[in-house]
Amino acid sequence: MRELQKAIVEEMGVKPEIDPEQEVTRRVDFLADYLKATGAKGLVLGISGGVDSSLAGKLCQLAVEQLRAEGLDATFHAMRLPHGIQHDEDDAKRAVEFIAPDQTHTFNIEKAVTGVDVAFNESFGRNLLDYHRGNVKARLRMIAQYAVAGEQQALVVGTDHAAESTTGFFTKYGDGGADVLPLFTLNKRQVRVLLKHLGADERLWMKAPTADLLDETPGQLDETELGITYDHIDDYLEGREIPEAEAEKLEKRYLATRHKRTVPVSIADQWWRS
Ligand SMILES: Nc1ncnc2c1ncn2[C@@H]1O[C@H](COP(=O)(O)OP(=O)(O)OC[C@H]2O[C@@H]([n+]3cccc(C(=O)O)c3)[C@H](O)[C@@H]2O)[C@@H](O)[C@H]1O
Ligand SMILES: Nc1ncnc2c1ncn2[C@@H]1O[C@H](COP(=O)(O)OP(=O)(O)OP(=O)(O)O)[C@@H](O)[C@H]1O
Ligand SMILES: [Mg+2]
Repeated sequence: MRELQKAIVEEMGVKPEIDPEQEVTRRVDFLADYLKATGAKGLVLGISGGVDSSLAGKLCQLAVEQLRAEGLDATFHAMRLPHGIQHDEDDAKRAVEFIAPDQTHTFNIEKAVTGVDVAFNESFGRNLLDYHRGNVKARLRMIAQYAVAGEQQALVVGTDHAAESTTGFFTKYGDGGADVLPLFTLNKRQVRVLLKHLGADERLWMKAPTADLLDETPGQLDETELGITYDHIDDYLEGREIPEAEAEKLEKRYLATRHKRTVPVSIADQWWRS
């Protein structure tokens, strides 16, 4: 293994082989135990119709059901957070049907995104670039989830996993802003394996990942923007050899996004100097 690869695999905690049942159990137990320890009354998560939130949502629902079976008060709040009309609306509905959450709330973030864009225009005399408006969408989804979590005394669940974390492929304080991360240590193919294991429709566990943040290119595939395939990222995280050029691209992204995987840099920190 490459020297940096060893350090990344260790930091991300990815196992080259997993037992799906065991992985589901320990993640559901983690959510349930954490809820018990904090005294929070439930979990909140945006359901997009993508692979990650379909799995995380199911784990949330199983965790609150487990707590209720013990006589505790716990509710899962699934949130549909479309920007206008979601082009893959069918998949979002399919995911909600699969998860069967206690409650589903729909918040359309379009007006809030437009509000930010209007204020930006008043200040800068032009609209936000599509790419930056995309990050505003991700951050407004975070705000919507925290608004509900505050009202319901619940915690916000994030879907960050090893493949996204390594590449920094998330919006800082957007989808990266959450209280608990039940998918951490899984790579992308392992997320799919767990989702399939839990009985999701093939359309959900096979779905091609998209951040879907751009108005100009709706449904743009993550792999198009990343310039690296998830298969290569997953192989790398399982300790396998991947083509040199791909490993270099991945490591460059890992190093450039270090600031996203930590609390804000303070005057006492030194890690950023290396
Ligand atoms: N060295 C440094 N130390 C401390 N802070 C630093 C920094 N460099 C930038 N920053 C800060 O970070 C900001 C840039 O980070 P950020 O705002 O996240 O922006 P950025 O990384 O440019 O964009 C987010 C990326 O994640 C992708 N994404 C987002 C959301 C969901 C998904 C998905 O897979 O579904 C993917 C999205 O497509 C895009 O490629 C800068 O504006 C600056 O404020
Ligand atoms: N349209 C949406 N509705 C509700 N939540 C969303 C939406 N888009 C993004 N999110 C939230 O942001 C998270 C990050 O998006 P991301 O695309 O990484 O995950 P995903 O859509 O669940 O899976 P995939 O990566 O396979 O597309 C989602 O898991 C979800 O919680
Ligand atoms: Mg997605």
